[in-house]
This record gives sequence, C-alpha cells and structure tokens, in this order.
Amino acid sequence: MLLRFDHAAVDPLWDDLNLTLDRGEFLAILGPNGVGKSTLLNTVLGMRPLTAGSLSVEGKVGFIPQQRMFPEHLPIRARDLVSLALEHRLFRKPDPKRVDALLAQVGALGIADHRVSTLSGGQQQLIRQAQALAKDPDILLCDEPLLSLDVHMQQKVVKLLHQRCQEGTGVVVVTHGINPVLEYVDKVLYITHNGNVLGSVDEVMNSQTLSELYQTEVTVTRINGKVVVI
Ligand SMILES: Nc1ncnc2c1ncn2[C@@H]1O[C@H](COP(=O)(O)OP(=O)(O)OP(=O)(O)O)[C@@H](O)[C@H]1O
Repeated sequence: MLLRFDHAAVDPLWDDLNLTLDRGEFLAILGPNGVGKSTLLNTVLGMRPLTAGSLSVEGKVGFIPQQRMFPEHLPIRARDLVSLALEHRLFRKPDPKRVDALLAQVGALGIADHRVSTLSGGQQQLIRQAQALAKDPDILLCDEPLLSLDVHMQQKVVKLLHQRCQEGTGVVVVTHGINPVLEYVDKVLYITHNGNVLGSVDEVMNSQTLSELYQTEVTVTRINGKVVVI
C-alpha cells in the first residue's frame, strides 16, 4: 500500500476522507474550485498537516505542480533543470543520456536547449513532468497536468501516466475533466463542500451520486463514451 488516509481531515476543507492507493493504481481527484484538492496533495507531500485522522505514505513521491510559470529571467536551460532533478554525486554530474531520455519521455527533447523562461506555459509544464519523473517515484502526484496542453500533448501525457502505472507507480491526478483520463482511471475521489465519495468511474460519475454531493439536481450522461455533467 503506497498511500492510506484514515478518517482524515483538513479543517475546514474536507473531513472523513478514507482512501488507499496501491502500486499500479490510477486515481483521479475531482471537485469544485477551492474545495481542497491541491491541499490533499500537499498533505501527502508533508506540506500541510491533517487536522484529524491519519495518513501513511510509503515510497518516493514525485510531484507535478499546478501550472506556474518559471521566473522570467531564470538563466537555465530546460535540460539543466531536469539534470538538477537527478541525483548528484560529488564531482559527477548526472548522465546526459538520462536527461535526454527523460526529456524524450515527455516529448520535450526538441526544447532541451531553450531557456525555460522563454518556453510557453505548456512547454514549461512538460519540463516539470520530466523533473517529477527524474526521481523514479513510487507515487506520482499530478495537479492539473494537462492544463495548457494541446490535445495531442494531452494524449501523450495521459499515455505516459498510464505507462507509469503499468510499471507499478501509483498515480494521482487532480483534474477538472475526467474524460482525458477516463480510459485509465481505476478510481475516482470526488470532493465537494458537502462530503466526498470514492469509487469506480461509474460508481461516482452518475446523476444520483453527484446530485447528493452537490445537494442539487445534477445530470450525468454519456455521449460517445465521454462523461458529460449537466
Ligand atoms: N497556503 C495557503 N494558505 C491559506 N489558504 C490556502 C492556501 N492554499 C490554499 N488555500 C485555500 O484553501 C482552499 C483550498 O485550496 P486548494 O488549492 O486546495 O483547492 P483546489 O480544490 O485545488 O482548487 P482549484 O480547483 O481551484 O485548484 C482555498 O480556499 C484556498 O484559498
């Protein structure tokens, strides 16, 4: 077991959260703005304490933060940032081939020598992904990893996350849209100001469950296999 929340709470955001994550599992976390999804990731990172209950974390944690631009005048190339994320030994820099492999994995080899501050928001997001993968994490936390990415790049990133799952990593994705990850999600945690529900996509993303969570009538339907919430 990589992660375990037992009756966990961060007052006043959410409480009575019960959740486990095993190796190779893909968890999507959904919910309205400001409900505390990023805060939940921060508890795993040890940056935010629980106010009740318990949390155990096993293994190395990688983190892809919600998009934030790198400082405007940062005089560092993309490949240097990824290299810095790899393990350094005295007088021995990380193998450049390893850096290239990480950049290639996220589709960013072509921008390896660009200064990060000159990259677009989406390109900077790819560099953050390569940094997160550098530590070969057991748990990969992703906060809106598809933001600012075009459809092609979104698909590439989702496939990469799925591949990590198949290799045994537990993947946690905070997202406002379930559809890009629908195919690969094992379970969904839906948090609202009225409580939270954990289950399979079908158990959570249905009219009855979301209506109860939002305490108002919500219709969930499928169009061409995609989940549409009205
Ligand atoms: N460092 C902080 N100090 C105080 N309050 C914070 C801090 N970070 C977040 N908050 C507040 O905690 C609440 C939850 O924020 P959080 O970012 O976890 O929500 P979220 O569900 O991820 O939202 P979104 O979907 O908009 O990204 C918000 O009301 C936010 O203003």
